[in-house]
Amino acid sequence: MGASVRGDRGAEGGAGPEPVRVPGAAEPARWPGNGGPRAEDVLERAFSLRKAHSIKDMENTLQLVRNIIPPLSSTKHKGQDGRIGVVGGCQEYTGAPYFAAISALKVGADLSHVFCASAAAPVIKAYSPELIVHPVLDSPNAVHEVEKWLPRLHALVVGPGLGRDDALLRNVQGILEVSKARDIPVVIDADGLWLVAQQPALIHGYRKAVLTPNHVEFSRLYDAVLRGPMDSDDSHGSVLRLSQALGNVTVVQKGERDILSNGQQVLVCSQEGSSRRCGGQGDLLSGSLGVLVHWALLAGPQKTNGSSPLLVAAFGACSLTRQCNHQAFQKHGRSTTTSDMIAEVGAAFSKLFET
Ligand SMILES: NC(=O)C1=CN([C@@H]2O[C@H](COP(=O)(O)OP(=O)(O)OC[C@H]3O[C@@H](n4cnc5c(N)ncnc54)[C@H](O)[C@@H]3O)[C@@H](O)[C@H]2O)[C@@H](O)CC1
Ligand SMILES: Nc1ncnc2c1ncn2[C@@H]1O[C@H](COP(=O)(O)OP(=O)(O)OP(=O)(O)O)[C@@H](O)[C@H]1O
Ligand SMILES: [Mg+2]
Repeated sequence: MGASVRGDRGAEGGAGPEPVRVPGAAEPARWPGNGGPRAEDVLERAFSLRKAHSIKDMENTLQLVRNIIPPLSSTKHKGQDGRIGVVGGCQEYTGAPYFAAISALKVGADLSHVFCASAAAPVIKAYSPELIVHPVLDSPNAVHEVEKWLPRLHALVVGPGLGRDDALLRNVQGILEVSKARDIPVVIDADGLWLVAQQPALIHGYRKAVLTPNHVEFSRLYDAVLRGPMDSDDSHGSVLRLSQALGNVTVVQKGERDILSNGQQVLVCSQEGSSRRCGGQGDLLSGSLGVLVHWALLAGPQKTNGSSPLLVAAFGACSLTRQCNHQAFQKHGRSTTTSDMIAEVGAAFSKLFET
């Protein structure tokens, strides 16, 4: 396996990994003009202190993920280990919200809701009796219909299969606003990222947001927020800068290696996957992350050894998705689909986190 943390003491060890940090900063790094350290300085220090990838780095980070996983216990009631909402699903796309919502359940959430357009609801319900499906997203009362569930939800995953219909996107904008007002953690993926690229202010500075762009979504966001093309030779710097420019929201750039940053730390996940790139793998990642974000925030930074709980959660979701891909590919080769990966969630989770 090849997951790694870029850091200054990771190879020597210690209780946990040493992710890249702003020197001496208690406050998050700020972008030039805000009076904080310059991104270039953060990067320079990060790279000058960088050690070779090591198995110990990977192990240390996976251990932090293990620390946030709530124990199974006969004294708990239904709902305690996570009630997750997925906002997405329209006439064209019904698979994506299904993949995200079922992945949340398979990772260990107790209840998984989908808030989708009315045309998508019967289809998603027919895929699975385990999901609670609300056909509300194209209703004139969509924001209210979702808001009334928010007190019962621990996290939202916004965007899988949402599409780009203006009326739906306006409703999702309202849903994001009320979710922020209630301090609900949000994972934003797929067409949710399209919306954020149009209106970065929607999530700017919201510390409970995690964005999970693929290559194209990342470039679009970077262009929109930093008003210029990213430097494709400096992916670490690009992810760090985008996070900082968005007010330190956590950004996960998916790809051959996943690069994660909250504007202060940069983590790299290169857990072995496979070369099979069927659609829907990102939905598995965002749904899993919904649960892990909830667990990580509940556990708090003492369980993550001072590292950002959201970064640890994101590292967990990336590792898990890639491990599912690896295991499914071993069995199915080129015919591997995301459903085959979802069937591996339990075994992959045990292998990575319950050793
Ligand atoms: N079964 C389903 O219902 C699925 C629906 N999906 C939904 O489809 C909608 C559009 O998502 P897209 O991801 O296609 O986004 P975009 O519509 O922004 O398209 C991105 C395009 O870039 C290409 N691309 C992806 N990674 C690339 C890379 N590394 N280098 C170069 N090109 C790359 C893709 O093939 C795609 O055509 C979203 O709502 C998404 O959730 C996807 O999640 C896949 C599964
Ligand atoms: N070249 C690659 N090699 C290995 N793993 C990859 C590669 N590209 C992406 N992945 C992994 O696949 C998963 C999904 O990433 P991807 O870029 O396909 O997302 P996506 O385009 O949003 O997917 P979706 O089809 O669900 O929308 C992530 O876990 C990522 O680490
Ligand atoms: Mg996607």
